[in-house]
Amino acid sequence: MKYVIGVDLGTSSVKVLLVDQKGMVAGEVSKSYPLIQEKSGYSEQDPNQWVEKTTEALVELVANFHGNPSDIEGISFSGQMHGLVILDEQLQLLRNAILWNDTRTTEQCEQIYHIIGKEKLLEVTKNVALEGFTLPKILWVKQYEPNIFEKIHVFMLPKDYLRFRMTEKIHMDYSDAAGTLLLDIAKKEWSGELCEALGIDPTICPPLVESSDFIGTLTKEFADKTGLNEATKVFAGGADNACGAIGAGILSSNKTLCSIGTSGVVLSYEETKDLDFKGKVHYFNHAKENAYYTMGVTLAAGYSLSWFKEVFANNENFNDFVSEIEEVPVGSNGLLFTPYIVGERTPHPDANIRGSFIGVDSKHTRAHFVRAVIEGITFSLNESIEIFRGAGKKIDTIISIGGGAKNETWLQIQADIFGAKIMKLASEQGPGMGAAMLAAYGCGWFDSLDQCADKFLDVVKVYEPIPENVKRYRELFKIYQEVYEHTKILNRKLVEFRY
Ligand SMILES: Nc1ncnc2c1ncn2[C@@H]1O[C@H](COP(=O)(O)OP(=O)(O)O)[C@@H](O)[C@H]1O
Ligand SMILES: O=C(CO)[C@@H](O)[C@H](O)COP(=O)(O)O
Repeated sequence: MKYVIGVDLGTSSVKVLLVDQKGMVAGEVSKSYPLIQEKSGYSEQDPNQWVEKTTEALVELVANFHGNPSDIEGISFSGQMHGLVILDEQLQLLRNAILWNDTRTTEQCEQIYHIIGKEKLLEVTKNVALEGFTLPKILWVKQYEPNIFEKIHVFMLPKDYLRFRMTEKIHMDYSDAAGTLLLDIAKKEWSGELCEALGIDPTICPPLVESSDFIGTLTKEFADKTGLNEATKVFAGGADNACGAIGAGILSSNKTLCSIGTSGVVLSYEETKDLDFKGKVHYFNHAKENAYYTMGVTLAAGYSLSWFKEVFANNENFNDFVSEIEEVPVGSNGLLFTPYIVGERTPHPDANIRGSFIGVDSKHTRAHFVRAVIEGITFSLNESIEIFRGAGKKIDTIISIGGGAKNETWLQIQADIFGAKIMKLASEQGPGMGAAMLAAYGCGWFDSLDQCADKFLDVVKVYEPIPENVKRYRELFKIYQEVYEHTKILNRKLVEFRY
């Protein structure tokens, strides 16, 4: 039996998945690392930690593997998107990575509009300027850390840096490059025009490849450290949401994905590069060749829940903590939560907004708060579903992946709030599975990713919407939607009190 490894470099942890030729998960190890949050709105990580923790995870995976490491034929990656990693001429890190959920760059987003213009930006990149994307982060370094900016030899995204440390090769795939706001999405090339207008040397942009492209093999040093074979083939990999889509079989039109990790995403497959959503949702190259996807993003989805747990139930087991919600009725007895704890993207691109609990009552217990957090996250994702439905998409079945898909009650809440069937797959590790599938396809096990998905993916349970819950949630969703407008001004006034 042959195997491949999918490495999912997430925001909360790295997950490595060993998958055999039948698509069965033969081993799984996860290692977490922290966020570095020096100020409100800042979010960084030390890229050395990604390498260290991935190495530890692979050592454990190989040690528990009963076969021969030379049977592990290929490895590929899925990575948290947009994070800026910069290296000097000696290929040494110049600073910590500035992550996708770091919102310090509102000023740089305004500069982009001022210099490029919103229409031109949409024409080239298909996206609007959001704080989380990579380009505003490069401009922030240019403005506030000019000594570092002038030393930049190359910039990368998180999984590209990890792959570089494993292979000594530098590349970026189209699906991740699309999230930098420097890629001409339709032409699949770096936009020299944007670089020139914004004073960025285009040579700092790495060579572009397809997600399933063969990059090389592991360095001897990395192979020796982990116990993997030096001849293991390395394939480029993709953005975590593109890989999540592959790992959930979102490989043709009319398929929708809901992914609840640190962020939350509603994603829809697109065949063409010329649809016009006017920047309301993100529009990126897929990790499947010459395909695209659109998506709406909730910045703090799983993160809202883990934040609440960390503050109010730090020492409890996650499953026990979440299981309390089963006893609380639909609507949490009138308690509403908006998950804007680090700002928001879809449908409110607003770095200053913050979360609220509305309707706190002396009868509420902690369990009501936990359920309200989960319902609020799901309402926020429903805003993206409404945008897609408003654009004429039929959404009646959704595949749900990510940490949030571990809880059965939450999956039922998704069915009831989205008013759609929710499919649960055998593994909720969509991005890691997608990465493994890119390696399996790259190794030549299948003629296409679609063929691989047919063999590897298995729906294990379907959650049907319960009509009376759907009705109740519809009423509550309307009230939920009002909270943003009512709290926007208050949050602007609070900005000066945050540090
Ligand atoms: N048992 C659980 N039930 C529901 N949600 C969970 C559970 N365990 C973890 N989560 C949620 O999953 C999130 C992490 O999901 P994951 O897909 O691993 O994220 P990432 O890829 O961003 O690291 C956490 O923020 C947490 O809220
Ligand atoms: O910023 C985005 C997508 O645009 C996020 O979805 C990141 O890609 C991080 O993903 P997770 O760690 O939550 O999976």
